[in-house]
Amino acid sequence: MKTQDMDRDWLTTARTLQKALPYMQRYSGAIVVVKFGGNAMGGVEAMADFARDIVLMRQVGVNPVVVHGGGPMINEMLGKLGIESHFVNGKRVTDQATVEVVEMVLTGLVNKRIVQAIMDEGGRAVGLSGKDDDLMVCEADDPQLGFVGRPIEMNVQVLRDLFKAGIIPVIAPVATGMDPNETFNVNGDTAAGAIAGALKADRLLLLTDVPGVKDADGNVVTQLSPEQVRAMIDDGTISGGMIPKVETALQAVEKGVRAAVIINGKLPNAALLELFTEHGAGSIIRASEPRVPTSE
Ligand SMILES: Nc1ncnc2c1ncn2[C@@H]1O[C@H](COP(=O)(O)OP(=O)(O)O)[C@@H](O)[C@H]1O
Ligand SMILES: CC(=O)N[C@@H](CCC(=O)OP(=O)(O)O)C(=O)O
Repeated sequence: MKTQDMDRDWLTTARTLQKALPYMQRYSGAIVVVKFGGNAMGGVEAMADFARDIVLMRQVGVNPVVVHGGGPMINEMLGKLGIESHFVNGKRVTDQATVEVVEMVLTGLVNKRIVQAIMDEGGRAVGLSGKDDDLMVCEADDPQLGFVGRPIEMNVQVLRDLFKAGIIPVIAPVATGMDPNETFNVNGDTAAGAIAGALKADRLLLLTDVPGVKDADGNVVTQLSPEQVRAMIDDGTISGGMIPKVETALQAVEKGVRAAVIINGKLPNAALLELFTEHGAGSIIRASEPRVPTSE
């Protein structure tokens, strides 16, 4: 590279940092809940990239909370064990044998992989599930789904304690019930929404493997009202795993989360693009807030 080109490169970096200033100021002290879906996780490099974004958020004063999924990893383990499983409206029908595998895979393998990736990037992370400190207490969502939980009580003080210590919480969507020894499998999106709602988070970012919510022609809809979302579920434009995602986004906004955004976690730096640039990304569902902070 010529010296002149190199200078131009560094100048661009400096300019980019400067442009991010109003966004960094806006999100300083903010709580941002990031749902990291199993389909968005990809390989080692994608995981490291995600972890770097989360550490950077923390570095500039944001309080990130990671809530993860791991559906594909659960499928793989169930396959190895010869346990069949199927989904109803994006939620896994969960019997006793399945819930044990879900807990092992999510709170063990997946949770620790994310914690390790954040530590490797120089952050501090602690992994927990909905069972820890009774963070998320559930009841059965629907009898036909078995041990699938619907959060009914949230105790988020432990998360605030971790924020104070500069520690990033990484949460597996497995929860306790009202009865002793009860374990529930919670859809990752549902768990992220419940946690964001209880914390009254500034943003809920739902990272998945598509660039946003698509209309019937396959185009991403950048802004969605609750009415539009409901109509798209009713006419089948939104289906499968996208249903719990948009329902979560709606409920979170109703509970006081300022905005929920569905973005492509496979896109490098997706979360940074959404939080710290004018560009934004994906589909945003919100109460009543303009997207660009400089126009506020
Ligand atoms: N209208 C829609 N727009 C975008 N994706 C949709 C839509 N309807 C259904 N989907 C499906 O939802 C999937 C995302 O949900 P899911 O597989 O559960 O993701 P994750 O594992 O990230 O939580 C997409 O890959 C897509 O196949
Ligand atoms: C009840 C239910 O469906 N739980 C999910 C939990 C994991 C999850 O949500 O993973 P993704 O975000 O990768 O889809 C499951 O068993 O697959």
